[in-house]
Amino acid sequence: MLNKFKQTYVRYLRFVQQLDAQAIPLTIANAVGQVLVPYLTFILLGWLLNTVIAGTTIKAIALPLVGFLALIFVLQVGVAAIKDHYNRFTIHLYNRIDAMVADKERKVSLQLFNAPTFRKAYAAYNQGRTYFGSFDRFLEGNLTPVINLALALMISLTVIGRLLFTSSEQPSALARFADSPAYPLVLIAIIGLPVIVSIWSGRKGGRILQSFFTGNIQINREYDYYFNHVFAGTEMSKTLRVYDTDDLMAHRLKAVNARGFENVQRSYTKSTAFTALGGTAIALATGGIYVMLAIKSMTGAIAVGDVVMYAGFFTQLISAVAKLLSINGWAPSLNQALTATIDLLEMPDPGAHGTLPIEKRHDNQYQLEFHDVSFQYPGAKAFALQHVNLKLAIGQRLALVGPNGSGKTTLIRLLTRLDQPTSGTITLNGIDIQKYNLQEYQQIFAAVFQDFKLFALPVVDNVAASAHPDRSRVAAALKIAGVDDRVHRMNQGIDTPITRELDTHGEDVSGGEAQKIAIARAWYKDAPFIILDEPTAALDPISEYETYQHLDDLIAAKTAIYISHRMSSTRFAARIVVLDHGQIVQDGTHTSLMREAGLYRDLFNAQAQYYTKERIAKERKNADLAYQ
Ligand SMILES: Nc1ncnc2c1ncn2[C@@H]1O[C@H](COP(=O)(O)OP(=O)(O)OP(=O)(O)O)[C@@H](O)[C@H]1O
Repeated sequence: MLNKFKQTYVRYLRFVQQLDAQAIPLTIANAVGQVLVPYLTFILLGWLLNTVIAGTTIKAIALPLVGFLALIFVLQVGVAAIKDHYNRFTIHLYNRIDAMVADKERKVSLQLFNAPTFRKAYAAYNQGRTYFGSFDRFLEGNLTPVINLALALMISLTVIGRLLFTSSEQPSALARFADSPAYPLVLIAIIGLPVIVSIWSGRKGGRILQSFFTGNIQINREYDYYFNHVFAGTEMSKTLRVYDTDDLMAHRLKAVNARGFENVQRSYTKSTAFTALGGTAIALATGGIYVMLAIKSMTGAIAVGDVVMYAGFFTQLISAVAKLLSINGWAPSLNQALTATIDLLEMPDPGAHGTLPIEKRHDNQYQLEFHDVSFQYPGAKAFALQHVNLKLAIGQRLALVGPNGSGKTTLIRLLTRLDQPTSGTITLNGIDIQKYNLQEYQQIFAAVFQDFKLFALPVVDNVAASAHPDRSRVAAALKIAGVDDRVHRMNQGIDTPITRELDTHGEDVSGGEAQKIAIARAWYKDAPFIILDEPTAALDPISEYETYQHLDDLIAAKTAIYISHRMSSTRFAARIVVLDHGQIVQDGTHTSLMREAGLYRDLFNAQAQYYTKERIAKERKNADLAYQ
């Protein structure tokens, strides 16, 4: 157990020191500062009292007193400056770790992002930072007490050692006790009392707090979902109102509330009792020490001023011990969060092994090919894609069609490395795409996903997706996507925030307008591959028509893949690949596929029949009859 503790402690120290070379030296300086001034003050008080009792004149002690006070003042200023620097440093450290976690969350492959171990580590980290802080708390609440105790032991024991060599000047029973070996034994017992109680209560309290902490990870996760996502978030706001979800949500929330309350009650009440016990033991020990020092003083072994000084040293020592031991209470829970933080940051990413850079090519000669690719979602029974072989011709427009669930989106997910094939490989210019650096690889795609999202940020940032937007390119992108008119009508033009989530001047846009802004974002990125998954699903027929008319501007010389259920749009594609049950069942041009019997012709005709003259006439007649 000690070994494990040591390993964990060393791991934290190493992590924090690697993060910032100031971390440990600064913590030591701050901890020394905390200890130094109180000790000096006790020495000063003891000396002052002794000199006054001895009848020394004020004049005689004035100079050393001023010197002493000046020293304490200078030290105090120095200590305060270090403390100030240290406080800033710990806030900086806390923010830095937050930024690192955010960076990791943003950059890991989607496989790792969704992996239960990763999500669980994030939940533990997040709860830890909310309850305790992060490595700032480790330095302040864990390492500092260790340093404080080491210093207190060194200083106090040296001075207290002197006390044991003093001898009484009286022949009384009390004096005999004060000079006997029993005296130090009683002293040790008095100091030992709060130590033992603190060890015991700290361990008990720690177990309680840890069970609270562990139990709360899932509870907090659910709370966060219901409060921030379902109730306060904008995504569910309409669904919540249109469906009578009161019953369902009230029930769920009540259940989480009850579990949270039970967890708090079980843990806090008990741990408070243990904390109180530790406090009582310290108070008793302090009283005992005063009695013991009074005995020494009454028997003439030490002066009255020494009582003050020794008492100060003893209480400093006891409180340093108690403080260190009291961290037993919450250290296991903090450790759980710290371990989760390092685990999270160091978690290997199975989806991002590759290191090869992507060759920058102005001619866009990037050849992508699927070689016998199959894919099964984790935990799913069936394969979502089976034995797919597909070569994407450079600069070609490819349409993917097929019924719902046939594997179109899955194919795009594998292509963009959001998922990894279960078997088979995808190559880019002959090299397995997994071998490329993930971030660089994903940069060759611009995509409008079916479930695209806009940020609650100004239009300009949404389109550029960059901190340094090229405003004229943003304007051009909005024009190509056919949403420039709407943006001009906004209260701050391209600087208008989308939604009012972060800014009261924000404006909501319609589903179709949002989709057009997402299309503008894809154009702005100017990547060699453009992927449009149902790019016109939310567009009205005229906008859809216009978007396809503008496809040449949008796609230019890029390789384009688009998925559409509107079969009429497939005529804009040079090649059509038909998927069914995860397999490619047809591959050709619109004309060639319409000539052969098969799924494509069925899908096309099924949609087209709604638009035949006879069908429209029949529907109209039925409607007229129903109206009469
Ligand atoms: N995360 C997942 N876990 C398990 N199965 C999944 C997951 N995502 C998708 N599937 C399943 O994989 C199959 C292929 O889904 P995919 O989204 O690729 O279909 P699609 O052709 O794009 O459908 P649609 O036209 O409805 O968008 C479907 O049966 C779907 O239910």
